Amino acid sequence: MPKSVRDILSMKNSKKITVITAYDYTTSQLCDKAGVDMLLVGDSAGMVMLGYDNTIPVTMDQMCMFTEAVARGRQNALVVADMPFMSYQASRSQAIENAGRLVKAGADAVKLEGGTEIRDTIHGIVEIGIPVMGHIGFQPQTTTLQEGYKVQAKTKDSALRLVESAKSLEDAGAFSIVLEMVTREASKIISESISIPTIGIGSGPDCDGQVLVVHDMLGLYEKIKPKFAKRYLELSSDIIHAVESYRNDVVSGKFPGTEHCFSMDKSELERLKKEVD
Ligand SMILES: Nc1nc(=O)c2c([nH]1)NC[C@@H]1CN(c3ccc(C(=O)N[C@@H](CCC(=O)O)C(=O)O)cc3)CN21
Ligand SMILES: CC(C)C(=O)C(=O)O
Repeated sequence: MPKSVRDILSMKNSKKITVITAYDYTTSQLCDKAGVDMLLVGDSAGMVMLGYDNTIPVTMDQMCMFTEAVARGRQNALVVADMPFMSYQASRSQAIENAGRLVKAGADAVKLEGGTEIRDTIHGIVEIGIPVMGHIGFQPQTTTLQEGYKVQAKTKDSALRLVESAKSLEDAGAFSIVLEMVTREASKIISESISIPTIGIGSGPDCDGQVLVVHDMLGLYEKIKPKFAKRYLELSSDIIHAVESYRNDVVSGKFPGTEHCFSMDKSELERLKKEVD
């Protein structure tokens, strides 16, 4: 049985929550085996899997395909799927319909970027029985357009606005909230102000859990290297070296070796040669 939303809620104040993104079956399986609590099918997939410059072009069809693959790979983790830009902003019914599509694709919950202004949308989705994760602080779907990548809640007023947003998302029925690039001091205050878990990315150690993009922590994605994304491996250089070795082996004739070949019986080969001659 996979983890439930109730399991995640009960971890607040007792155990730190580990979240990692995944977009495909194989990565989902590996991260699930490693024991993470939640797999986030983030719209960062548009950047790391599809090569967009930001998350804005990502579509519902793409998110459904990634979500299906991740759901097939998981055994224990809760699967949360991002609602992409403009899949929930137009109307409450649009939001509910698209949240439902992600659940049919295999998500246990959906994530939406936004604060107080989307509380009714969140309430609408939660009311029909789909768990919602909030996402405040740096919001890549909109902040990117306005001011670029920037740390949030550096001042008293901006921090206070985030505390208010967090409270209204909790009131609307969200089961957890991602805090992206929020100053560590503000994150601590937000986390202490609500009774649902906060999941931080670039928001310091006082969040109730942490999330990282899997391509960042494995050292696979080179285009941006956020300060907060600790690299546990440098897989991109390992991969380049491996493919170079393969190429050299093909060019020199070292690959494939006997152990990589399939053979005919000698007698069968003799009969073949006679007939060809
Ligand atoms: N691969 C990847 N990792 C992420 O963490 C991530 C995505 N993609 N896509 C969606 C958002 C966008 N995010 C980003 C993107 C860039 C920076 C960045 O350039 N940060 C700089 C400057 C921060 C500042 O203003 O001081 C840094 O040094 O961290 C941070 C977060 C986080 N998310
Ligand atoms: C950075 C995380 C929280 C996210 O929203 C994503 O992966 O899209």
